[in-house]
Amino acid sequence: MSQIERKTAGVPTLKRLPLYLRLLRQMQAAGDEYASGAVVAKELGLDPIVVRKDLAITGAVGRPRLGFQMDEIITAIEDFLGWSNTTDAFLAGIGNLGTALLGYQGFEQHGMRIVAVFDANPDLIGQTIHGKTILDIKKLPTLAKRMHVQIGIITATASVAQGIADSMIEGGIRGIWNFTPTKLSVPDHVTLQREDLASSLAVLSHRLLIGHRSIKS
Ligand SMILES: NC(=O)c1ccc[n+]([C@@H]2O[C@H](COP(=O)([O-])OP(=O)(O)OC[C@H]3O[C@@H](n4cnc5c(N)ncnc54)[C@H](O)[C@@H]3O)[C@@H](O)[C@H]2O)c1
Repeated sequence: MSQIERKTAGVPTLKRLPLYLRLLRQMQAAGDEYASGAVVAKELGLDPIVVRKDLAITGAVGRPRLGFQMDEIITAIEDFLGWSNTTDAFLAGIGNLGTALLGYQGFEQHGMRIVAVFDANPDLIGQTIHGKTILDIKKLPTLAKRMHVQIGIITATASVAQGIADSMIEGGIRGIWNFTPTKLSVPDHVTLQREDLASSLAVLSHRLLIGHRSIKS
């Protein structure tokens, strides 16, 4: 699908598409050549109408009675999400969380490769973690420009997050994945995604609480 034809999707759809992709890759590995929206919906416990609409937005066209040809639907989802071309990313702040993210092998499958890591701690700069030499954060803008990096991941101490975001933007980075609790301000052309495990935990805890109450009452 060309850039011009590409439709936009809502956040819930964008969050479901990776789930479909994971399932479809598993089905393909198990030897399935076709997949229908109904099967995907059943496997994931989702409404078939929702799944049909989500898959339609990728531009993939199913065949009557067979469903989607596996390669076609997988490629359509990857193209739609922009995962067919791996995007290079910089990571700033290589403490507990930064080290864990750097060690995660799965990002490349999802179209993102961490190509350099940065920190401000002189004891860390120059050390190697998961095969990457830790660079001085001061070098980030120049290197980002030189390497045309698009994504910046912030896993540093919360109080320095805005300064790091500013230097990423100075280096031409257009997408920031912010793991710190700091609310960042960025210009309109920069896309921000904030990640907060605490909010997911809040949903879980609240649901457990409601569950306990309804059992007791
Ligand atoms: N999103 C989530 O759910 C979630 C979960 C855990 C932690 N966090 C947040 O992630 C961040 C990191 O947490 P952590 O436990 O890894 O902390 P940490 O203290 O282990 O690591 C922070 C790292 O940032 C580095 N740093 C400090 N100033 C810097 C600068 N100017 N430039 C570059 N690096 C700098 C430190 O040297 C350190 O290596 C914190 O802001 C924390 O609140 C978020």
